[in-house]
Amino acid sequence: MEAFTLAVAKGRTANQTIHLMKKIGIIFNNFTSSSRKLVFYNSDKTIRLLFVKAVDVPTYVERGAADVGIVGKDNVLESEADVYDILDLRIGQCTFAIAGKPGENLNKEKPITIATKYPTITHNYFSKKGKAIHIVKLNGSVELAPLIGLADAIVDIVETGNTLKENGLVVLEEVEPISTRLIINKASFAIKSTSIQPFIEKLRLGLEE
Ligand SMILES: Nc1ncnc2c1ncn2[C@@H]1O[C@H](COP(=O)(O)OP(=O)(O)OP(=O)(O)O)[C@@H](O)[C@H]1O
Ligand SMILES: O=P(O)(O)OC[C@H]1O[C@H](OP(=O)(O)OP(=O)(O)O)[C@H](O)[C@@H]1O
Repeated sequence: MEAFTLAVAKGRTANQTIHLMKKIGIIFNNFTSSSRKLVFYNSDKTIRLLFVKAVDVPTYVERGAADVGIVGKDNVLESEADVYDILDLRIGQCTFAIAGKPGENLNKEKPITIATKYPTITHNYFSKKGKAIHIVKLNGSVELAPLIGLADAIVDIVETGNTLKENGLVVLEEVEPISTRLIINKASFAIKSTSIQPFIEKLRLGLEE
């Protein structure tokens, strides 16, 4: 079978991804998410795994440095990468939402300010609604922004809702559901179909079990 390269997002979804691989019979020798190693091979060396920062996975796949990627839909949408989004792996399930102080009005006359780690998704969402906004790009602890007057609201991931709750914020509007996806480089999908298609099918079956 022709070998292919798989980019897997580091971070909170990594262990579940490796667990899913194991479930479908693909074992990466010596893999531990705490290791400093960045390249791993499965037992028969037909899959090379690259362990990369989540936000970079769509870039690896779009540019063909990896044929296949496993990463959150948030990163796929934010990158606007030209890749096939093939399969919902049902890992890392959460929701994109607009959040703010209770009663915050998102429909004011003048443009509101939104703080977010996801400026592209935020821009696209509000421009579809025909609403002008200002965006403040932050890299984390986004929930602080409405508390200290840096922004009127945030666009961020909500999973348990604990972070919002502990900071006195609420969901004002749900944007869309997010989960970990299988993405594929468009050329690889055609050229390496003999190895990539069976991999997709195994994953599909594994998800049904
Ligand atoms: N509660 C959550 N918060 C953030 N991401 C979540 C959550 N639940 C699931 N996810 C998924 O996990 C991915 C984030 O993983 P992680 O937080 O490890 O990465 P990261 O944000 O790139 O890391 P870092 O904070 O080190 O930059 C997201 O892209 C999202 O798809
Ligand atoms: O609804 P919850 O279960 O509380 O999860 C949501 C929180 O988790 C993420 O932050 P993360 O832990 O990645 O930290 P960050 O502030 O550095 O982005 C996300 O940005 C929210 O802040």
